[in-house]
Amino acid sequence: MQLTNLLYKVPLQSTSGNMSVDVMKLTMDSRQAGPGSLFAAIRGTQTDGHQFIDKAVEQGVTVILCEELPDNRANDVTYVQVQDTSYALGLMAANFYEHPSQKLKLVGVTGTNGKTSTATLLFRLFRQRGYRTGLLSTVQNQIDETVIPATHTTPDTIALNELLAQMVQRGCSHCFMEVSSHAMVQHRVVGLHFAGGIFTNITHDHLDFHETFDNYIKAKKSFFDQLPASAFALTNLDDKRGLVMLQNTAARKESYSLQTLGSFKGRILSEGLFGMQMDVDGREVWFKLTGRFNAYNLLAVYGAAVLLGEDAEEVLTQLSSLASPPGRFEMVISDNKIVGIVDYAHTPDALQNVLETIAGLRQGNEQVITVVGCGGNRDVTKRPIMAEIACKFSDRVILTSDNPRNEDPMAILEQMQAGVPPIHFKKTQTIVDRHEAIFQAVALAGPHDVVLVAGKGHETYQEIKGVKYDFDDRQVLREAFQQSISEK
Ligand SMILES: CC(=O)N[C@H]1[C@@H](OP(=O)(O)OP(=O)(O)OC[C@H]2O[C@@H](n3ccc(=O)[nH]c3=O)[C@H](O)[C@@H]2O)O[C@H](CO)[C@@H](O)[C@@H]1O[C@H](C)C(=O)N[C@@H](C)C(=O)N[C@H](CCC(=O)O)C(=O)O
Repeated sequence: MQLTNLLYKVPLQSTSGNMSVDVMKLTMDSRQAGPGSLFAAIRGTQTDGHQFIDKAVEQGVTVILCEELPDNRANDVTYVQVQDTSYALGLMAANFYEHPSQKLKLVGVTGTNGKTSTATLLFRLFRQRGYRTGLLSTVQNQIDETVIPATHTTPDTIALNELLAQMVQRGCSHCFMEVSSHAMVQHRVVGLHFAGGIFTNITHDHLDFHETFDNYIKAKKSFFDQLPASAFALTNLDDKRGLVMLQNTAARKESYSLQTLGSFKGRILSEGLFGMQMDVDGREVWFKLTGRFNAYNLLAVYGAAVLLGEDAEEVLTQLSSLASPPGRFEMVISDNKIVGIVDYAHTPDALQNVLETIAGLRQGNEQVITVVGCGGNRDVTKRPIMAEIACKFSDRVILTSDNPRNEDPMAILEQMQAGVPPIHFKKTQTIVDRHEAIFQAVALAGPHDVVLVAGKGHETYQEIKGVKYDFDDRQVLREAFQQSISEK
């Protein structure tokens, strides 16, 4: 695409060189830059892309997009100076791929918890309704039946537009995507045209990146601030910040609630481990999915589908049979009725939510046995808190490894142990090896007991010192169940 076309609607500070050159590729990584490509110099969290401009020029790059012009400029390279490279790149990526987001109905889901489930359920629902559909999520990206591994919750702006363009090419009419707060700060969705936005909830998370809770809220809110008037903005009224999200949006304001009157209203009538009965806008429906958090997810999905023009009755019937997305309260049941639950809960808040959900769903005196760990090279403050929460809501707890990365796994576990109140010492064990920990949990369980394996969810690896070893909690649970049955 000719550079002048690529720069359509991009606010420029200065340019030098030939503006009619053809750009064949956009990249923000000098290592990927070469003849015909445009290298965007981005100030990152680890380093400054401006440092790699010379390297990109050496590799024959055609255009440099930057905030600060280098002192020595090559004669045969075009330089484009902008105030904010990430922002400009967002607009340019949309131009480069010819605005794929305008050619399908794109719905973004943001919030601390529930993004993956909501986006995935919408994706499954629309596929079931016969639409060719795309999904961009933490677990995986998908274009109809084709799965593309995901590296981020929200891909970078170039990858994102490329994926949307592929969806358009494959005839997709809808795409459901997660929009992370990191994506908002880094302008990954700038230039996209959304048909709708959904807010799930917000709790303290990612403060290592955003520094304050206020910044985190602002990042989420900025998604709704940029929605067009033609879009809907669907918010959870039961979250304290639900209404804040809609304050400055130009989009049509819509809401859902389990507690008060919203555009879409639900009520849980009865719930158990294997399903729940809800009243949704006056219709009684049985859902295979269960738990209060799923009631919110289902209500958001139902609301969004209706706002996209789908028939309410049909949508509820189809939602009724949908199962959990991978690693989100995913059940693995043993032949002798031990209930294994694998959940991605890896923050104190998420762990408490899932344990409270289990407490609310169990019907008798079943034990709850929790296997949990904390990741290495990540937030250390949550380690004792996670252990304390696990103890508070479980009958037995096994502390174990969860992606120790470059840290000593035992040192992480000692920090977790520091949060175990003395009264709970007896019911807590520490087993470094996660495989062994899951086997031990199953050995402690009897029929109808619940074994919660928390933290990794859909992940299929255990990351130790830069190596990702195959590890799937669901698979290990199945093996443990088999062994326990053959031994009994
Ligand atoms: C903190 C963060 O968001 N980091 C993202 C960011 O990297 P960065 O800012 O650290 O980049 P950097 O390493 O400082 O480099 C700056 C620039 O120099 C360039 N560079 C670097 C080296 C070189 O030789 N040549 C070169 O050109 C880099 O390509 C980059 O453009 O930009 C990179 C390129 O897009 C991303 O891959 C990277 O995501 C990392 C892998 C990451 O872990 N991100 C997480 C935190 C993230 O985004 N998470 C959210 C989900 C959060 C949630 O809800 O759970 C997500 O949406 O996935």
